[in-house]
Amino acid sequence: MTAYAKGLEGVIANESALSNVEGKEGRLSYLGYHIDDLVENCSYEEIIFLLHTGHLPNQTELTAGKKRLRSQRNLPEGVINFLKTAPKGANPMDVVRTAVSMLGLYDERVAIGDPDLQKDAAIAVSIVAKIPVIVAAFQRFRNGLELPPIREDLGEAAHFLYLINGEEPSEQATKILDVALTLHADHGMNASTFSARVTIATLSDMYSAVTAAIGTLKGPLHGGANEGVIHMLEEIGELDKVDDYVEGKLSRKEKIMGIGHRVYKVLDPRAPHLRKLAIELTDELGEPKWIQMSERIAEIMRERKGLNANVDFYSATVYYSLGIPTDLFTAIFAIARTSGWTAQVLEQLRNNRLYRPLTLYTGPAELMPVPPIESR
Ligand SMILES: CC(=O)SCCNC(=O)CCNC(=O)[C@H](O)C(C)(C)COP(=O)(O)OP(=O)(O)OC[C@H]1O[C@@H](n2cnc3c(N)ncnc32)[C@H](O)[C@@H]1OP(=O)(O)O
Ligand SMILES: O=C([O-])CC(=O)C(=O)O
Repeated sequence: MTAYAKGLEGVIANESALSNVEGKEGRLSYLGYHIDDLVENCSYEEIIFLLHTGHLPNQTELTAGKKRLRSQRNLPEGVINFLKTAPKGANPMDVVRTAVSMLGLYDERVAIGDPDLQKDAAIAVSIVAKIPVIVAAFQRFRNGLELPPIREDLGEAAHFLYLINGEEPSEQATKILDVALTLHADHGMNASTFSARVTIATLSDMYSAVTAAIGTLKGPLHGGANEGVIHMLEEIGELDKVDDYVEGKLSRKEKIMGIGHRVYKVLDPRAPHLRKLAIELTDELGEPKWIQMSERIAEIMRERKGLNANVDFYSATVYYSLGIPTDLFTAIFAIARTSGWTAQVLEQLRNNRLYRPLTLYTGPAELMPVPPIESR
């Protein structure tokens, strides 16, 4: 049998200058800047600018970039109506996927065919600005609440927390969410980004590409794992039950959520940032149980399988400690990754070629005559 790369493992599918995922070293950088340095010195709004334009903004550019972004937060009436009438029990990722797709219906700039990079860059900013509002609006409406008035004086993290809670967040909560958004912004040819690039490479449109990416991120082997982590911790319940739980999962060959990575063979470089925040927050809340259970799970998985925590492992406890409902975790991942998806779509359009790999055919070797229906 011809060899092939199952799951495209190790296959280089395209070129990108946006993020560098160094699996052996456990290092991640955006446009040549180490994420540790970016987390220390930049806001998420600077990261959006960096990904969309290729350089870090100076003060004038940042002011203009923020203004552009914040002026795009209002949703079309049709999308608001959808969010008000969507089933209250719907998965927020399904709601966000549908709402982003709907945004395309209300944007007259969308045209399939030759790319217009200036137009697509403007659409990219618009989707990045609107997606947090979509998530927050659904959260408010499903709880029978109004969406607070959209504001332009708050940054991305603060504005999202203000919308879901109906009051301005603390500086600490804002900073923590800002760091989380920065860490999730882009990550090489991960599955959802690949979906976005495959979609735009047919010269479809930005909304279709982001819609495809959201559907891909939703799965528990990708962004959906952050919600799976909390469900797992709740199911385990107590620190002294961790060992039996993990051993049981391993013996049944089931996956532990938030552990393992296709590219990182050492610790995911985003995990230590989120781990530190999770420790601080759970300490403050007087609920160290969550992080203690997580630490023990990570230890067992390192020892038993040589596998490490990924970005979803500790982000779950961070969001949980911020009081964010568990079923919004993956949607928050989508909010952050939209900056990366849209930047990757623009990059794909600048040097486009259709993705069209081959399949290893495993059906009948010989052609067969089609039998009449009564003898099948
Ligand atoms: C933002 C992100 O997308 S980060 C990833 C989020 N996803 C998760 O946390 C879900 C749990 N993790 C996983 O399912 C995997 O580690 C993935 C999907 C992330 C990477 O998968 P792949 O590179 O395809 O590895 P694959 O699933 O083939 O696993 C290889 C081996 O490691 C084991 N393994 C990998 N991850 C785990 C895990 N989390 N728990 C238990 N075993 C695991 C597999 O069972 C397999 O073992 P075997 O060789 O004995 O059969
Ligand atoms: O790169 C991947 O395969 C998954 C991941 O960590 C991400 O998308 O952030």
